[in-house]
Amino acid sequence: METKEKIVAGVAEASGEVVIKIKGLCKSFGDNQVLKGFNMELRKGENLVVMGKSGSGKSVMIKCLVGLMSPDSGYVEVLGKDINNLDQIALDELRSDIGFLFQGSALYDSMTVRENLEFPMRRHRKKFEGITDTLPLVREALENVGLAHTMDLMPSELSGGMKRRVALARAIILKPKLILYDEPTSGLDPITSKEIIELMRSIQKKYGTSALIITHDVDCARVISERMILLVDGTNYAEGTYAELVTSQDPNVNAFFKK
Ligand SMILES: Nc1ncnc2c1ncn2[C@@H]1O[C@H](COP(=O)(O)OP(=O)(O)OP(=O)(O)O)[C@@H](O)[C@H]1O
Repeated sequence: METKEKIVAGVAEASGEVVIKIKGLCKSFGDNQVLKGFNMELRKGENLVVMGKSGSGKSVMIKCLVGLMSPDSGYVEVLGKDINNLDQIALDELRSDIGFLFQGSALYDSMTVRENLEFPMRRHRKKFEGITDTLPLVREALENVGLAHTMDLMPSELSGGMKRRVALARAIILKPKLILYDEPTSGLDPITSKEIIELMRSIQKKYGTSALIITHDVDCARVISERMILLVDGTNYAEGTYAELVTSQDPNVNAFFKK
């Protein structure tokens, strides 16, 4: 018997342009049905947090979102484009409007901070056509995260928190319309996590970017999210604001908020 409670508790109808639309997303690996009809909508300027326990399919969902994995069925639209009907060139162009912040920062160890930031600019040359001097853009991105003085340092000379900030600067150098954050605070101490969350907020304010944030960090979700989706058993188990979900009587929802 279906016992799951769907909570779509009084979420204020977000208005404006839809930046991500996922409908009925299904993905299996052999007998392992990971996503079983997942739905999601992210609106312009919104911060949406998706929480799900380890192995629940968050990374699979992100991979389907950026065309790194094909769904078995379902519709995925990003910035108005149907992902499953794009050729490689169109997909690359779309990705130039998306910033990524991966778990663990993922900086290139053999490159300086500046070279790390220039890397996505080289990859998406078309977006930067006519720009011969990359320095002002690198400086601006680093200033946004308070690290302009680290431009010529190597990643090994940075602390974990600094690396995460540089990774954030690299995510915003493309002036993306959308940022995908995968566990942005993982492995950081509480104070550094707070700094990263504050930077995420200030970037959203400054550039009006929309953000999809995958996190286990309840404090991060509380501070950053306008809306949350709890992914359980391959589908949207619960959806609402932090305040709505944290006071839910559903034990499966409560489990997410226990520290
Ligand atoms: N390429 C693949 N081939 C086979 N199985 C896969 C593949 N990618 C993911 N899976 C399976 O899909 C399930 C969901 O994995 P996924 O990485 O999306 O979880 P997650 O929610 O991101 O977990 P975590 O929070 O630990 O990062 C897991 O059971 C995983 O083994």
